[in-house]
Amino acid sequence: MSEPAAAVTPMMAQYLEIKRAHEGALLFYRMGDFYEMFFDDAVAAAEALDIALTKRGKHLGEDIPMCGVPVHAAEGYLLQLIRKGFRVAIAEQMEDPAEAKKRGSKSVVARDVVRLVTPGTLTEESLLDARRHNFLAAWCTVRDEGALAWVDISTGAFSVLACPPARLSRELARLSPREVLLAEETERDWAGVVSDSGASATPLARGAFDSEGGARRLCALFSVGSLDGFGAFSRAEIGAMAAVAEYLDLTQKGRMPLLRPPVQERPGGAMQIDAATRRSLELTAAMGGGRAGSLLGAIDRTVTAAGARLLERRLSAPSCELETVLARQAAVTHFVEDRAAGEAVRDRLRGAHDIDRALSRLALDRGGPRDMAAIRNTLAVAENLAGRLGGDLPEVLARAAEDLTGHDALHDLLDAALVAEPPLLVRDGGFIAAGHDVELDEARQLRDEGRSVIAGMQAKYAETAAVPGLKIKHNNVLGYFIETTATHAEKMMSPPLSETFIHRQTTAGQVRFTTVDLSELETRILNAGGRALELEKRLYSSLREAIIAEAARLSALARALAEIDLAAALADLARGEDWCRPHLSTGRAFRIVGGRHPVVEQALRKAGEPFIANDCDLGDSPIWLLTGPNMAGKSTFLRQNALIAILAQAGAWVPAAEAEIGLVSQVFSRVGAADDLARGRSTFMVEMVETAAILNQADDRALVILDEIGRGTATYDGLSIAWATLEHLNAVNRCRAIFATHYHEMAGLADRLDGVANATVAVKEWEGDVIFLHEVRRGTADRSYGVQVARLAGLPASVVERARVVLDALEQGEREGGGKRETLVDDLPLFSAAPPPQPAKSAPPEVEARLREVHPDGLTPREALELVYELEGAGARVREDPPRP
Ligand SMILES: Nc1ncnc2c1ncn2[C@@H]1O[C@H](COP(=O)(O)OP(=O)(O)OP(=O)(O)O)[C@@H](O)[C@H]1O
Repeated sequence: MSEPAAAVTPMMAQYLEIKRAHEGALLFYRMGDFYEMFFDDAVAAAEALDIALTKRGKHLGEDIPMCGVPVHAAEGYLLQLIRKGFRVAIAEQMEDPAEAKKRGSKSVVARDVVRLVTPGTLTEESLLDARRHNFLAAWCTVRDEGALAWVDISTGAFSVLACPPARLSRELARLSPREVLLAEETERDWAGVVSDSGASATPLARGAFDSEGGARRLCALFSVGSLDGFGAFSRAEIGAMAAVAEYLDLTQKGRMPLLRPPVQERPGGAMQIDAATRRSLELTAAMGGGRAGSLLGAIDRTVTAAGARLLERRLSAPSCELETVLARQAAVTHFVEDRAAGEAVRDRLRGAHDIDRALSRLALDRGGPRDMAAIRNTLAVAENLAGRLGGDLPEVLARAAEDLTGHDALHDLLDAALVAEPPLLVRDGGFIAAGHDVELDEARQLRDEGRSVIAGMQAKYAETAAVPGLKIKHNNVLGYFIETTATHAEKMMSPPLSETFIHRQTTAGQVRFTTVDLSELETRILNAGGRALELEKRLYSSLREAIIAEAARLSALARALAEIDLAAALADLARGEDWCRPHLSTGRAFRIVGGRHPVVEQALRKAGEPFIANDCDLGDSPIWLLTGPNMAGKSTFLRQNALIAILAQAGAWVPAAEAEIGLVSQVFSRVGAADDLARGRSTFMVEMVETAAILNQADDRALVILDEIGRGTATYDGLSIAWATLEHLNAVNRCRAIFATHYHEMAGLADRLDGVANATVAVKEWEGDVIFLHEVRRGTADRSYGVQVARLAGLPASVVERARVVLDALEQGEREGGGKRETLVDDLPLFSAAPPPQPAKSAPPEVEARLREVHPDGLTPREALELVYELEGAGARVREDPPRP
């Protein structure tokens, strides 16, 4: 018989109430050692996690779907769910089930959501990528003004930037946040931009973005009377920061992470690089996704996670401020010149931990003894490092060195308090070192000595009872007990022994007893163990407080370590890869001697092949028009010059023999495009949208690289677009640019336009084959060698042969058809040429004979039609059975 439809158990009622308050999230409902999910949550989670879906009871007459994950393995499941775009509310038991029982047998254990886990608010080591930031951002608009605030709660870094709406997508591409908060009413306007950046969009009530209430909330958060000390913020900036604070409060359920005071980024302080350019240059992620194969992957030699995150930040946002870049460069140069110092520093840094993240976990009370040990060990590393860093240091390193020292008190405290390798969790105990706390030592002694006291007691009782085989044992049901074989039962249970030994249990072959002394000792042992753990927890809390009190200085220390690591890592790279220190200026120079592409060079090295270094000088002619055969290395050359500019302004040395670069404000790269089918754009459309962005935005400090603009459409259209684009770059944008094309006809532009020079990638022809020299020279290419490349690619020999014949004919046609370069737009090779010669064909002999007999003037229309049919029939017979050549 099924339950009445209206029966809702008290537990289900509680579940449904909690669930109602957290609609958008999966609810992990704690039941003993499991987090259970019910109803639709269970169905979704079972599918996402590939775990069994079961049933538990009925609700409104229907089975309740259920699935669960064990608490001890919950982190792994959480990670999978977050990666798949879920948000998870964690409801814990807020009291001991025994407490609930006291209220009556039907009462339900109190439960509440203690945390909302979302992509942007992760802190657990296992849920985060150590070498990447995990940003939560908020986008706020007030009339036409916009602002973006972002925080990494795993490190506490908090920033804000005034950002016109048109720049939002570029900034999101730079930061690649995991989650972006949007005001509910404007969500529809921005959700597309947010999801394009790969982040998930989270709507928040408009009130969360309110600047007045927000300012108050932020003042309270940072314990200041006014935000002026952090900067002069616009309403949009305050709104964005306030939304971040509100959301943290909401998801962390009032437990605020340690946020550093907000840093206001200056618009224009960083090189602007849009999403398409980042993708095409593979700055921090390769085309296929992932770090491997990207510039970041190829140059990251940092030895700490924080150093790696700093490198990613610098590469994502190279500076446009000469002073800043030069200061960072000087730090790298210091270690290039003093190799021993660089190596010593790197050696020491290998022992440092990720104290930013440890600190943040401790602040949220999600940390453990190991996080404390990480801080202790890192303080020791810092002290040691400071000793090695002495001497005359460039400014960036000198400032960092100052932050390394002065942590003696905290270090000594942690060093004395913690064992060398503490356990992960507080509840396991055993992390406070012996000798740190007298009370704890006593409790532990009692707990541990219990065992030897028991051994003494056993000997004493064996003697008293005259039973040599008497043992004191322990199990979970009886606790400590005395055991003899059943043969001694009678003696033990009769006076005088029965006055001391109290019978507890008889089993098949044994009898078990206790004594007053044994029970007392047991209580003391148990109490001592519990007390030791209690004392450890109390000591843990006070250590945690001591650490939090030092949070600001520890954050500064973490930043200093990352800065030193990055400088030493870039120096190691510069030396190891033979890079040079670029000369930077505020001018418009761009002179690279012997430039290389770091990623391609590494790949070729693995294959045992050399990379050919190439020069580029955009000084006199800011635009280079690069022609050259397929596969010659045009794209590589284009990209390498953009990468060199980015590396230089990130403060690094660069892969070249010499480099002189006037600061670049924006880098644009359009190299190859893919369909964007999701948004209904064809390859050509994507290419044109990206080209439009460049032509509309590039200023005279921009560096633009364009590869084969216009190839996605008919030749005339493509050439015309490429032509007009180049003219626009030269006349209107007036930027520095390298423009690669297969339209050799465009080479004539260099003669007509000031500021445009021709360059080509050289090849050698040898016995009909093409040999790639990968050398960029001034001048133009005469042909594309596409057919030769096609042969190398393995096109069937017959196709290659045929293509060669067609090409010869086309080229001959072009030569005969005029060959005047000036009129090239009217005279393109593919279409002005004569059609490819067909093998001479004559009509079949029967047809010819029949035609000779015909007198056209004497035919009636009907006869003429019949003749056409007749001739057609003869032709068809011949086509079906062609004569052999
Ligand atoms: N400077 C170089 N030294 C050595 N090898 C190089 C160099 N530049 C490119 N290569 C090699 O040539 C290959 C093709 O380079 P790239 O893709 O840059 O050619 P491309 O001219 O742009 O070709 P396409 O016009 O077909 O797109 C690279 O994968 C690399 O292996």
